[in-house]
Amino acid sequence: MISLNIEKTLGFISKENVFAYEAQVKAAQEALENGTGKGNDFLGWLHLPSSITKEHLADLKATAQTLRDNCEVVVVAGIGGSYLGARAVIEALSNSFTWLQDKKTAPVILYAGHNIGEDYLYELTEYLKDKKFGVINISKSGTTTETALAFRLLKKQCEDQRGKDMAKKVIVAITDAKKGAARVTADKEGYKSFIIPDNVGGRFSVLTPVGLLPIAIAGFDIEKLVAGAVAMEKACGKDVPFAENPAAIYAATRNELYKNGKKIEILVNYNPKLHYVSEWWKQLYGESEGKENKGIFPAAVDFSTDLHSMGQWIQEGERTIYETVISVEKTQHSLQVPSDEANLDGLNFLAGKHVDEVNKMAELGTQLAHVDGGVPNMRIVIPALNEESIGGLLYFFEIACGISGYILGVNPFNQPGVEAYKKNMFALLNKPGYEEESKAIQARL
Ligand SMILES: O=P(O)(O)OC[C@H]1O[C@H](O)[C@H](O)[C@@H](O)[C@@H]1O
Repeated sequence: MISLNIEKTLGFISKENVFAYEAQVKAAQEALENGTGKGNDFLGWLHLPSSITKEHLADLKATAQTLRDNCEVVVVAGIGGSYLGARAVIEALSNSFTWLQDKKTAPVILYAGHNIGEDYLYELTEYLKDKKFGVINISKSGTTTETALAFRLLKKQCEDQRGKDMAKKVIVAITDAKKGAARVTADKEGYKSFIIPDNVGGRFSVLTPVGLLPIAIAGFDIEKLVAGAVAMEKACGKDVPFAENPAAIYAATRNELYKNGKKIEILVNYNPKLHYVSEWWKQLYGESEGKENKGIFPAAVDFSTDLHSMGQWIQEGERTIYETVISVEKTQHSLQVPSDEANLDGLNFLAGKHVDEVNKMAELGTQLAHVDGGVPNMRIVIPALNEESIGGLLYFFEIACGISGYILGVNPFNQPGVEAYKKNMFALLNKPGYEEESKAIQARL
C-alpha cells in the first residue's frame, strides 16, 4: 500500500490550513460519487477497478496471447491518454535492457503515433521490415491525426509483409464503440476490438483495454495491477476519514501550496523506470487542471540524474515550486558496492553497501537540501516496482486529481484547449471542411 507524508511541506504551509480543506474535499468526493459536479459524464474511471470482471480480463489475456504467439514486436499506436498509461506501466515493470536481450519472454513493445517525426516513422518501418509484428491501434476519438497517420503506414506494412489473414489476427483496435475512423476500419477489416467506455476520458483510461492489453502483451500480470488499483479505490474512498485518506491529503496539500504561490509541482523519482509514470502524471494533472487561466504546472525530473542538470534551479531558482517525491521502498534486485584494495576512486567508504542505500541517502540529502532551499516536499512511498504498487499508484493519482480539480473549481474532465493547435494544423494542411479557417490562417502568414 502506498503512503503519503507531507511533514516537509509544513514549514511553508500549516497543517491546520491543509486540514481546513476537509469540507471542500468532502464536497468534491460527494460530487464525484453522486455525479453532480462538472464533467459528470466522464466519471467511469471512479469505480472502474472494482468493476472489472474476470471475464473481461480473460478476454484481454486471450487476445494478448494471440499477439504473443504470433509477434516478435508489437507496435502500440496511440498518443496522450491512449499511450502514456501503457508505457508508464510497461517501463516501470520491465528490465531496463529488455530489447537488447537475445532470449525474449515477450514481444518487444514499440510505440508510434505519438509524434509526427518522419525520421522516427521511417526508422521504425525499416526496423520492422524483417520482423513478425502486430499493431494495436488505440484512439478514443478514432480520428487523432498522429495515430491515424502512423496506423495507415503500419497497417499497410503489416498486410504487405504478413498477408491480409495474418494481419487481421495481429492487428487489434481499441476505440469508441460506434464512432470514429478507427472503429469503421476495425469493423470493416474484421479486427478484434475493445471498447473505450464513453464515460472514461483518455487520461483516465489506463485500466481499460487501452492500458491493460499492451501491458498483458508485455508479459505483466494485469490481475495484480487491477487488484492494486482496487485496494487503492478502497483506501481513497469517500468514507475514509480525511486524515487517513492519502488522496484527500494530497489534493488538499497541493491546493494549499498553490494558494501560497507554489505554482509548479515537480514530480520526482529516484528510479529511471518511473520516467513514464511521470509523463502519464503530467498529462493527467496538466489536462485536468490547466484551464480558466489556472492550474499548477506539472513538471517532472528523474533523480539523481537531473540533480546534475536541474538541481541548481530547484535549489536556488524562483521559489514557486514544490516537489512530490515517489520513493520506492524495496528494489527488485540486489547489488552491493565491491571493496577495492587500491581504493583509487576513494569509494571504499561505500564498500559492502547496497546501491540502493546510496540512492536512499541521495534522496534524503536532497530532500533536506531542497527544503532548506525553500522547496516544500511531499513524499509518496510505494513498496516496490510491481504490478500491485503501480496499479495502486495510478488510481491514487486519478482520484486525487478528480478531488483536486474540483477544489480548484475547474472541470477536471475536459480539455478544450487542446483543439486550438489542431484547428490551425488542419487549416494549414487544407483538410476538407476547414476551407474558411484555411483562408483565414493563410492571411495571417
Ligand atoms: O484517444 P484519442 O482520441 O486518439 O486522443 C488521444 C489524446 O489526444 C487528445 O488531443 C487529448 O489531448 C488527450 O486527452 C487524448 O488522450
